Amino acid sequence: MDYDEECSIVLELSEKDPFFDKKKKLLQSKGFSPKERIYLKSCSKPGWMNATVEVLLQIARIIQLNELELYFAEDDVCASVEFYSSRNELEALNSIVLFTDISLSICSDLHTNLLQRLRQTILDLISDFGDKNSVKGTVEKEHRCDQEEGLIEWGENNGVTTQLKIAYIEGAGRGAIARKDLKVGDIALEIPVSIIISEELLRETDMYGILKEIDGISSETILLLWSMKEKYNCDSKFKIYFDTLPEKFNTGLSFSIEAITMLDGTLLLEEIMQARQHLHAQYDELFPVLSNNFPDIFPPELYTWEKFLWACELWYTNSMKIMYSDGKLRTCLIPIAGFLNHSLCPHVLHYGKVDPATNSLKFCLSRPCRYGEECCLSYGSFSSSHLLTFYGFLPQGDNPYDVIPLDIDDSDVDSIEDIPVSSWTTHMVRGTWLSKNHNIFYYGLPSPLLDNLRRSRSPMLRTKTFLQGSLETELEVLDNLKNIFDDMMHCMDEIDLDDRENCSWDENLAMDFKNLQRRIAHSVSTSCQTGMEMLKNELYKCMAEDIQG
Ligand SMILES: C[S@@+](CC[C@H](N)C(=O)[O-])C[C@H]1O[C@@H](n2cnc3c(N)ncnc32)[C@H](O)[C@@H]1O
Repeated sequence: MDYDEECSIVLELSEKDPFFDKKKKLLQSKGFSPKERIYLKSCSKPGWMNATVEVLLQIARIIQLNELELYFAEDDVCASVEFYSSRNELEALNSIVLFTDISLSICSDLHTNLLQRLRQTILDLISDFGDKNSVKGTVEKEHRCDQEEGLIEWGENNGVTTQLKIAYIEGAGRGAIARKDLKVGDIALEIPVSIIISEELLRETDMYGILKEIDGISSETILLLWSMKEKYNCDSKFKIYFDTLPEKFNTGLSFSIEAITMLDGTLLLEEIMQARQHLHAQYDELFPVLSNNFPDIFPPELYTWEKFLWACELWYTNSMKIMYSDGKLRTCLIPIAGFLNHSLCPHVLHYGKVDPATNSLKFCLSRPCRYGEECCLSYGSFSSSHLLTFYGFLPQGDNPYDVIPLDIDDSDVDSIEDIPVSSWTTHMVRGTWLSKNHNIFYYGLPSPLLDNLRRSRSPMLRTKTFLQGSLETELEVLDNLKNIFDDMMHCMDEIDLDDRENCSWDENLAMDFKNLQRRIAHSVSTSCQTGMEMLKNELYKCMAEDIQG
């Protein structure tokens, strides 16, 4: 963003952006260039501020898209995007706040008022967006959190500052709630590096000396093996932290055979089986050899498969990747921050970088969190299958990252001169209810997928036209897609919801996941069906015109 005498803001898509070409194309399809100057001239017309903000936001949204959001971003000029994802919307709005802050720090007094009004408008939008799009956790007041409060007290004695307290949240275990009203930019939690558990901490231990000699062993595995023993160390500096950890994690990795079987017909079944096999193979490589060779350092009773799986789940559910001041990315356990739950509309977007000035990790708010409200992070742009396998929950609300991948052979898509083949190499669908554009040629489905399927049938096809040949190709494409998703639904038999009370935690999760997958497949099939009906109508019109002509 630039700021000049006339009070304009320049939003520029960085050429270093890994998706520069695709984003540039999308910007151009909406009538913007990769470098756009927006004048903030106050004018007499009512609503000029809203109009200016809308333009800023449209550009900022595209700049902030991640790869998956970009795949689904609609390239139709006529389709008005409400927002791409909560993550994207909050990133876009916060990027504008950041730039107005920078502008305010350098601008002349003449423009201060204008910039402050712009800033306040964006802050109001952030607040409204959070209110409309977040699913608020319900605090279970009957649970006490004495042990957790003990950990916070320990933290505060060791330099932690926090505006959060711990409470039980319905359906999510413990979570962190605001002790007072917090606004954008406030630091909800600050953790000094000295209480973060990372590889650095165990360099001096005997265990580290032995493990680092093992060929190809990762820092994560070393930390995992250390935590298996440290959990039982009464003299551990982190005893109070280990004491607050759950005895059982309930992730997809500890699904029973019955629950795994219920996933039949979904890709998750294979994913969970593979992840478990991978962990088992890793365990078998290390044990019982290490316990036999170094029984004092790896006591066999502490290094069982069950305890290994517990530690894997601890690290999958609770670790964070943190960039230290030396530029190294380390996988860490962070006492207290580990109470923060995940949300699709998080309060804290960025927390992964140590502030070198304070040598601490700061959890700053990207949207307000009111007194008593649960304060959430984003663990990442994860699909529900990933969250279920590695974290053991399905997020509430529409997860824009829930996709069904499609195995499409690109080899028969010819590259014709001056018609570049789409640069997307993998294809997918998601619930078509997430799309705003269900018009002919779009059908709520992703354009890169449709383009690929069109090209494989009709390589010369250049535009979406109402010519008979083009419409026939469209019909074939939709018919083919519909068959794929009808077959998929057929393989995922419907689950009877009547007996849920008697189901175990993992069977319930498996059922929820399968129903979600069915819902996505059903929405694609229905959108294809609706699209085919639109196309048939157009084809009849074409034929009628031909006959008349
Ligand atoms: C980093 S811990 C967060 C604290 C955790 N709730 C506890 O009681 O220890 C991550 C775990 O919290 C739970 N969790 C996080 N976000 C959730 C959500 N949105 N819904 C349900 N459970 C969630 C899952 O069990 C996940 O593995």
